[in-house]
Amino acid sequence: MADQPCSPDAPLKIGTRGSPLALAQAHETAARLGAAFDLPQDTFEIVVIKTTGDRVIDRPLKEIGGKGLFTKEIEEALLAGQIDIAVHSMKDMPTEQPMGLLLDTFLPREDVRDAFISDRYRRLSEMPQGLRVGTSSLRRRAQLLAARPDLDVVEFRGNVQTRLAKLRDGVAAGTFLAMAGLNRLGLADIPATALEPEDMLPAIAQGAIGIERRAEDARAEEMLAAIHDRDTGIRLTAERALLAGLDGSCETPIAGLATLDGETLHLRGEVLRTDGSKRITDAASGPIEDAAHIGHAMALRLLSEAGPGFFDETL
Ligand SMILES: NCc1[nH]cc(CCC(=O)O)c1CC(=O)O
Repeated sequence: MADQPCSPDAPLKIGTRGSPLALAQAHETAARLGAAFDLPQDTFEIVVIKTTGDRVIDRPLKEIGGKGLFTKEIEEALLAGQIDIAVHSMKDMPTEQPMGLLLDTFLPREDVRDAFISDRYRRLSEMPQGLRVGTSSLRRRAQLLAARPDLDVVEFRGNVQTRLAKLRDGVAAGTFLAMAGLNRLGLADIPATALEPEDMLPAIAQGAIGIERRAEDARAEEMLAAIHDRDTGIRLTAERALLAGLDGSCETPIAGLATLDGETLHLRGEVLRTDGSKRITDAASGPIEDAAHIGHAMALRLLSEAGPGFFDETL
């Protein structure tokens, strides 16, 4: 029998990382697919895959380096047919996928904002000089130092739970997390203050879940089409074109956010030196059909304003 979207004979295998946030995202995907096709949840099997980024936890991310640190093993399992679809945080995804894989399904986007987390201070501006703030994100480090060069930024790796534990242990007085992760984990009760994009422009694709599939898998294509969110797709097209044009990886501080107003797309972008000593921003608008062009054109403007050497290590 040919593959059919609702075929009950084989469960749809959903590949994911094993962190609580990744599992929540995989379960959300299964729930949306189940609702769209009126299928019971045992139609879906969640398969946990350990990635290099999960395995190497004792070194800063930028040292391990390379794109796809959290995705390579998952994409290999997808290509090998060990899983049927893969659920990803789009923020962690390289702009290009391996031959044979498509990443073009997006769930409705969560809160895009970053949150400042601290037991003692509600706002960054309340923090006394010299205090320690933990983050493993080069973007957040650079943005924080641009606003507060007096603060001491320390490396802070691990999943959401690990980082909250480090805060309780006094390793730092504050940290940042994505609101999307907190919301998806149901952690609304932790001491978080959401930062507006004007104050901290989020990472490209922050808050968006993407689902990857094999290009020739008709069952996956038909199932995923039913849960795709068009607006999120348009916004990510612009943001990821900006990222691709900047040749961005986890090693460069880049921020970007697209919003839609009817058929018009607004895009903001920002690049920073890693020590926060320089920040270049840009904004553009245009029809949603031009999403990719708007992002790419912004990348070229930012690059030419930055000039050679802008991203060279300054720490
Ligand atoms: N780099 C890790 C990562 N990837 C996605 C999220 C949060 C959820 C999201 O932005 O979709 C996080 C953790 C964080 O930044 O707090």
